Amino acid sequence: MSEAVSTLDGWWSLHLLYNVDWTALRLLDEAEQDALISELQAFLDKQQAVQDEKNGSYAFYNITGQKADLLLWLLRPTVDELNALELEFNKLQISEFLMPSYSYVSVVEMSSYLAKDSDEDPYENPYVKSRLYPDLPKSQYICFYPMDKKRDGDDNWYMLPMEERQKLMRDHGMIGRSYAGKIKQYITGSQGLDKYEWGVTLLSDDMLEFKKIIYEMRFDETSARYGVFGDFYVGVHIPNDQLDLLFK
Ligand code: VOV
Repeated sequence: MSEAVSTLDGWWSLHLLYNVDWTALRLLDEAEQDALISELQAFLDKQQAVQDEKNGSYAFYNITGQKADLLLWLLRPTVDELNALELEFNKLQISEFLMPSYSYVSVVEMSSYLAKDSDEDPYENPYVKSRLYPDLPKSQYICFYPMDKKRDGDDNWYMLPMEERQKLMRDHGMIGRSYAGKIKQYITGSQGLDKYEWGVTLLSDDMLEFKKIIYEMRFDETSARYGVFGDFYVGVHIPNDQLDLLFK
């Protein structure tokens, strides 16, 4: 049996994607629309306050294309908190006008493929902490997609010896590092939690960088041979105080 890599696990993660029922929303009068938008803004402002206190993080994006209109990404220390937060969102007035299009449950994850031997508790390391409990920036663009590592005949990631996977992850990391300063990547693990094995969420101020990195990685063995991908969702940031522009 190949050896499983150990992981460091951080905040729980929930990606919620919705389509908006624009026709029904338009039938509300101005005051009703304002009330609904104010309530949503208060909810998002509360998420910002939690993020400022470093007890979680969030992101809110307008998805481009018809697969969804909104992506709300929530991070919390426990799955119970995340679950309660989803219920709270479902009880907002805006939810009456939202049709779920996709959701993804996972945990922020760092694998130990490239970890150096050390006696230090990794959970106390400032760099590791910043990765596991991220303070999500308000980047202009998001790219989110779920993925698997292939288990198909000879192309079976899970049957590769540890040393081989380490080498492949090192090559993967080298490509990733060449996008430092352009893209922030967040890997969330979802084995046993959702259909795919990982969620990949990328943030950038240049949407084209998503295409560049994903294309470049396609030629790297980790993705070329072993990557299996779900749908890609890309979108534009919505500041909390600009919800009017979106909904009215
Ligand atoms: C800025 C881009 C960037 C950078 C720097 C980066 C680096 C790294 C490192 C160093 C490591 C290993 C240690 C860890 O932290 O886990 C990883 C891990 C991982 N990655 Fe990555 N990745 C990036 C970007 C990046 C992208 C664009 C993708 C999607 C692949 C593609 O073809 O679309 C991806 C996938 C993953 C996955 C699924 C894992 C977990 C695999 C596992 O088997 O455990 N990743 N990644």
